Amino acid sequence: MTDQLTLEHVAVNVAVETHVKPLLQAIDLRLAPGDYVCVLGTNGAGKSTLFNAITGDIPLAAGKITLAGQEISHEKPEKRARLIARVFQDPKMGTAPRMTVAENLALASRRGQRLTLASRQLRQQLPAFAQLAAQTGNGLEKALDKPTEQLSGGQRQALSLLMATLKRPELLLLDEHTAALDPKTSEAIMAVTDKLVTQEQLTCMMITHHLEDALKYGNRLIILSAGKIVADYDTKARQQLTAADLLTYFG
Ligand SMILES: Nc1ncnc2c1ncn2[C@@H]1O[C@H](COP(=O)(O)OP(=O)(O)OP(=O)(O)O)[C@@H](O)[C@H]1O
Repeated sequence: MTDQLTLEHVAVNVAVETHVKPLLQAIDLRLAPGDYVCVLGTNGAGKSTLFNAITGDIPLAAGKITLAGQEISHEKPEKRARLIARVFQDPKMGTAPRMTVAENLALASRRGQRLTLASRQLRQQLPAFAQLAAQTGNGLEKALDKPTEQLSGGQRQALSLLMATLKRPELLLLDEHTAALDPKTSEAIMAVTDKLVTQEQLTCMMITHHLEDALKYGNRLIILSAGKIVADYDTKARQQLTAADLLTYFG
């Protein structure tokens, strides 16, 4: 099977005062289509930098990134955004606050195309959006005409997830997307995430600090430390792991 994502010897450096600090070192990673990978590591291990390298928000010092058969190593972030969707920790990051839920969904449905909002087109999409929003189980379907700034954090994060997946991305990056939510809402958002990713067989990487989630969700677990991948567990190997085993990676 052809890989969906490959990182070959990827390195990222930053200049700090008079020296060069390596943030990622010789990262080699291959994801098959539909791989759903949890990413763990201590604070500062390089998890978000890894995502930034993939999205083009930080330049590579060396190496090559290929996604869905296209080499993207030096493409601009705007161009990569046609292929990659990312959900951040902060629920405010993924949605336009003054636009309604329906308007945000309409824009997401046209990712990569010209961004126009015709009201007739929007009306036609409403029943489909209501059905989609109902999947989240948190009343989002009753808020289609509300500006997103009036939503709860959980509803907003559910909307960010729907927007990220409405137009199938070649890669979905979840950057601690439940970290700002209370435990119950976090659990509910993880359930929606799992449904969307597995139903659509999306290729997905999810950064989390929840060890239980890292053991429960996805089919693979990678661990970063000091800018390197220090462990890569497939489904079978992960089944043997406990939260206590994972804690050893956190010193
Ligand atoms: N643009 C930058 N310039 C300088 N240093 C940076 C830059 N971006 C990240 N770093 C540093 O790189 C290291 C890795 O940061 P990164 O945010 O990738 O870690 P992380 O694993 O996502 O951590 P956390 O779990 O705290 O979010 C940190 O020491 C951070 O301070």
